[in-house]
Amino acid sequence: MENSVLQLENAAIYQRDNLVLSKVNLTIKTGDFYYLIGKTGSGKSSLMKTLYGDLPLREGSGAIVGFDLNTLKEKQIPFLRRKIGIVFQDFKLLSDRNVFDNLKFVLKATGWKDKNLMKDKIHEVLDKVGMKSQYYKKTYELSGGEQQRVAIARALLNDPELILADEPTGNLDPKTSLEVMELLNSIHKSGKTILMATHDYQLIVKFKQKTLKCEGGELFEVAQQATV
Ligand SMILES: Nc1ncnc2c1ncn2[C@@H]1O[C@H](COP(=O)(O)OP(=O)(O)OP(=O)(O)O)[C@@H](O)[C@H]1O
Repeated sequence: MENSVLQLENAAIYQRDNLVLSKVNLTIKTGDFYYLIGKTGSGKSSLMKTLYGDLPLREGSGAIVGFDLNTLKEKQIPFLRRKIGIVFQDFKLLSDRNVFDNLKFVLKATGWKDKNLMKDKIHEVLDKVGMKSQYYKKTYELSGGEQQRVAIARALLNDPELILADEPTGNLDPKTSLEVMELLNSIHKSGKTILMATHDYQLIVKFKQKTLKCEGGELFEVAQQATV
C-alpha cells in the first residue's frame, strides 16, 4: 500500500517452535498511532520483535519501512533499525557514560562522522524530550522518567519512519507514565508514526488512539476505549 510503513499479511509469529499469533493482518500508515494491548503472554513483545528483526518471519508476508521481513538478512538488520526507533520498558541506556555519549554512541554506530552535526542533532533530540539541560549527567543519576525521555530521544536520532515502543511506561509510576505519554503524543502530533505495546489502561483511556489487541492467538483491531 502506498503510504504504509508496515504491512503484515497472513503472518504467523513464532517464539522458537511455539506459534504465538497466527493470521496476522495489519497495515500501519504514515502518521498513525496504534496501541497494542493484550494479556501477559498474549504475544505483544513477540510481534514487536518480529517487526524489528529479532525474530524471523516464517509464515505469511511482511514489509516494514521498505524492508521485506521474509527475506531480511542478518546484515540488513542494522539498516532496518536505523529507520525505526525502538523504545523499551527498561530503557536500555549505557550506564557507563553520560546522556550525550549515549546518543553519540548510536550516531557513530549508524554512520555519522561530523562532530558538529552530531552535537547539533543530540541537542535537537534532547530538546524535544525536555532533557537538553541534563546532557552531561550519567544515566544512573536520572530518574526512571528522565531515562525514558533520553531513550525516546535516542529513538528519534535517525528521524525514524516508525517508532516501536514496547511497554514504554511499564517501569514508571502513574504520574511519570502520564508525562512520558504526553511526550509520545506530542511526538505523534509532530508527524511521527507510533506502535506502542502497553498494559496501562489509564493511558489508553486518557489518550485515545486506534487499538490492536492480541487475544486467543490472533490480532485484531478493537474499538477505542471509552472514557470512564
Ligand atoms: N524466548 C522465548 N522462548 C520461547 N518462548 C517464549 C520466549 N519469549 C516469550 N515466549 C512465549 O511466547 C508467548 C508470547 O510472549 P510475549 O512475550 O510475546 O507476550 P507479551 O504479550 O509481550 O507478554 P507481556 O505483556 O508479559 O510482556 C508466551 O507464551 C511466552 O511464554
